[in-house]
Amino acid sequence: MVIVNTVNECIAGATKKLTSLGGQIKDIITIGITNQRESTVIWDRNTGQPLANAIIWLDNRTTSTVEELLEAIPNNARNINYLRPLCGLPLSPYFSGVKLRWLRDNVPTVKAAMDSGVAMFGTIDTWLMYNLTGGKNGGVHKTDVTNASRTMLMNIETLQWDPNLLKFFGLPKTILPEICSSAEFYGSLAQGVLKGTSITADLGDQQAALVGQQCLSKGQAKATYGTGCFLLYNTGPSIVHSQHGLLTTVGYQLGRKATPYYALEGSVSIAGAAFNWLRDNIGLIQNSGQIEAMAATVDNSLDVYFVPAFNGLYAPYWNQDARGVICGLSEETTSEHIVRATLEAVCFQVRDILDSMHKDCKIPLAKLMVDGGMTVNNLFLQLQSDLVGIHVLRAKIAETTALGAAMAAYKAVENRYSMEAPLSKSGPREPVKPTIGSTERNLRYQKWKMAIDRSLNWETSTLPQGEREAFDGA
Ligand SMILES: Nc1ncnc2c1ncn2[C@@H]1O[C@H](COP(=O)(O)OP(=O)(O)O)[C@@H](O)[C@H]1O
Ligand SMILES: O=P(O)(O)OC[C@H](O)CO
Repeated sequence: MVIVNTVNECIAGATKKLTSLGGQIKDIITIGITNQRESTVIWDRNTGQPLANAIIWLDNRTTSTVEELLEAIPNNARNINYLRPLCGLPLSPYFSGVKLRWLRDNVPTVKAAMDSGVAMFGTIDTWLMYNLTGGKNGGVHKTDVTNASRTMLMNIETLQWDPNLLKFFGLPKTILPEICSSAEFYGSLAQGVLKGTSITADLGDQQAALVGQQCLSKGQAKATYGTGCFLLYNTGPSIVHSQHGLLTTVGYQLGRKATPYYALEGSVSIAGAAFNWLRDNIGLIQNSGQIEAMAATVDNSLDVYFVPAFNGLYAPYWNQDARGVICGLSEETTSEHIVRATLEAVCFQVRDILDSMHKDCKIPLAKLMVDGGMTVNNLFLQLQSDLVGIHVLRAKIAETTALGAAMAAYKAVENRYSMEAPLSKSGPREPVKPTIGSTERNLRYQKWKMAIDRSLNWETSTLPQGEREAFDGA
């Protein structure tokens, strides 16, 4: 309900601003939704009220559920990639199917509502759309192919809910929304200042950024650096099953009859969130405006490496038992070195993913389009270019995610609109180019890999038998 209220406040604020700038409400032709993906909501179709708090994508409470699901895999295989051929995803606490199974197993009212057929499930797009279009009084229950591709419940080829996946997770089909394309008529707003305005796009935020960056051809890629970092590589109409730890996901389908485009995705759970941690938990910085200046006061990170694996590591490792480590501290290490190492941590994680993409797609990327909150930081873009050895191009329109949803929404009402047409504020971007050589780059990357080794499986590592007994005895 907090999420719905926030969106209603946002609509009220944005429309007020529009009119104060001389625009008119009737100029709003249509609305596109873009949302944080995987976060899971379950509610009662009779009351329209949630049956539990939403479980957000980063939430790790489902780790034990993954363990139980691994146990259920035939032949004791415990293979996290068991469902990949069907849904393109590894078993991980990250995805909605696992969160739903946790809710069913741990919240009795959810189980009862699932059994009696009154439960409705949605990712955040579905929950918002349901409420905006009337809630229990006729609100629509729909999602799009990009969001559905993050649930582990949709078949990546048929783009329909898959009975085998539902059976594996022990979930009833009655809870699921209708899967639609990313650009079509979903419903109209039931109340408020935009009452009657249609909703004609729905895309997960990372896919919307892919569209907003106009990465609409096979071989184009973008990285969005916010809380996490998500690199999507457009593979065109073909489904590429990664052999190197990436996800296969739907990129977009711009219309009911349009060809679905797929993407390989590298997901990093902690990017900008590492700075929130430095600020809120450690007190090393007071605000994000300081980050660039602090990191620039030192020439390098003085061999400090920070792996911010707070909730395990996502792509390409998929190690839910990894935990954060800071390696290479010495008497000379200062706050500035740690801040710089935090920026570099994001860059190295992107290199991990680009190396996997290269192996899966064979063609190395020549340039990387970037957007998201962290990309205001010029030093960060230089470090990213240096540590990967790639040209980095920052989006001219900062809110690429919202832009992608708006473009898709307009495409649904004006079929002649060309998504590839130059946007008025775009124009050529100045690339940030590498300033260090490959020897230095590769040496630094090897050290990063050593830090990764120290972080992997931390949660499950145990002391050697003799030492454990001595420890227990003490
Ligand atoms: N100058 C900066 N340098 C590095 N990180 C930054 C800077 N400014 C903001 N951030 C990080 O960017 C993130 C916010 O970006 P945003 O795209 O709004 O994220 P989200 O969409 O996930 O909320 C925060 O985690 C913040 O720490
Ligand atoms: O904006 P972020 O970084 O919180 O991204 C959320 C993603 O959709 C999670 O998959």
